[in-house]
Amino acid sequence: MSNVSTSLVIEDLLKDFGPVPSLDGRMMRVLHGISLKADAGSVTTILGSNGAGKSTTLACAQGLLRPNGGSVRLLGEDPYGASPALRSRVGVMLQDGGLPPSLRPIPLLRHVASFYRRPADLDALIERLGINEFATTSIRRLSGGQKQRVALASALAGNPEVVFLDEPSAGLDPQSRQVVFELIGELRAAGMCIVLTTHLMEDAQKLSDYVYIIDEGRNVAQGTVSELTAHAAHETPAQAVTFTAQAAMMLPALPEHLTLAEASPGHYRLDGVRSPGDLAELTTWWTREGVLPHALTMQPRTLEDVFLEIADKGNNAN
Ligand SMILES: Nc1ncnc2c1ncn2[C@@H]1O[C@H](COP(=O)(O)OP(=O)(O)OP(=O)(O)O)[C@@H](O)[C@H]1O
Repeated sequence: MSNVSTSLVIEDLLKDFGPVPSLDGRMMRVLHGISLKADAGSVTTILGSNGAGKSTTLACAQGLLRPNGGSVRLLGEDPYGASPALRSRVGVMLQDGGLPPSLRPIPLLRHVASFYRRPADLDALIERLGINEFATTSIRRLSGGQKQRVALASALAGNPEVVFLDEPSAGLDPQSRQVVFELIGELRAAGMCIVLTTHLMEDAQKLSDYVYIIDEGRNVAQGTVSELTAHAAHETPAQAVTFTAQAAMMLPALPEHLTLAEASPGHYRLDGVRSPGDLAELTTWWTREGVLPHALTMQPRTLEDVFLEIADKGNNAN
């Protein structure tokens, strides 16, 4: 028996909305064949620009929307119109929270937990996410970050096997973000299947076991973070070099594929470095100007670089 079980399988998902008046009353296709998988004990992240189709994909995966084509299997079942038994194994954190505004957080969480057969240790979750600090405030009056924490606790209250998190770290202060990261790490280690979307590339890079990048309702890249950052361009990946030196130096003319800028006084960044010759362009300039940098770092490609390259290609193709 395999040790890894696949909790979610989406194949060739199609979704239309409409009828749309600007399309003469025709339907608008927003998902054009999305496919993805998510395993137990792992974090699977869906990245994409605004309107790429992330939330629609999640809504189909959760059974909230009926696909127009393709298939979704969540814990082995079609989630659309699924049994309460399936729903009790799945947790959902929506982008806008979807929480009842007049309730206070703790009664709400107790109510949510009461629907589940094996709820999470709610007191521990409340403590962990610092919800006691604002326990007497109604949801309506909570700050954005506080609402996020309640929404996350609500998604986890039923101790689900699969949890969908739509932008879980959006609006969180650095301390709460750290707590959420640690919690996600523990849930993954405990075998939960975590499917998330985020616009924060640094978070995606830290959290994800596997990443799907989608654009205009289509899969455009997928892999582990290291696979994506190493191979996305199918060529020697460009790197950046950062260095500190005296501020406000006159920048040299460089070959077109290199971009040099002073990001903040005395902190410079050269993008597009692909060969030792590119570094020589820099050192030639330093030699000419008599500059010896104080510090120099080669920056490996990040998920953000990959994402921006893909978005750029998409824009150029349009
Ligand atoms: N109920 C709906 N009716 C009509 N169009 C919709 C509906 N829901 C979403 N769309 C459209 O479908 C496309 C995909 O939207 P979706 O919310 O899935 O994108 P997203 O990747 O989650 O975006 P964001 O990052 O902005 O949250 C968008 O063009 C959006 O306008």
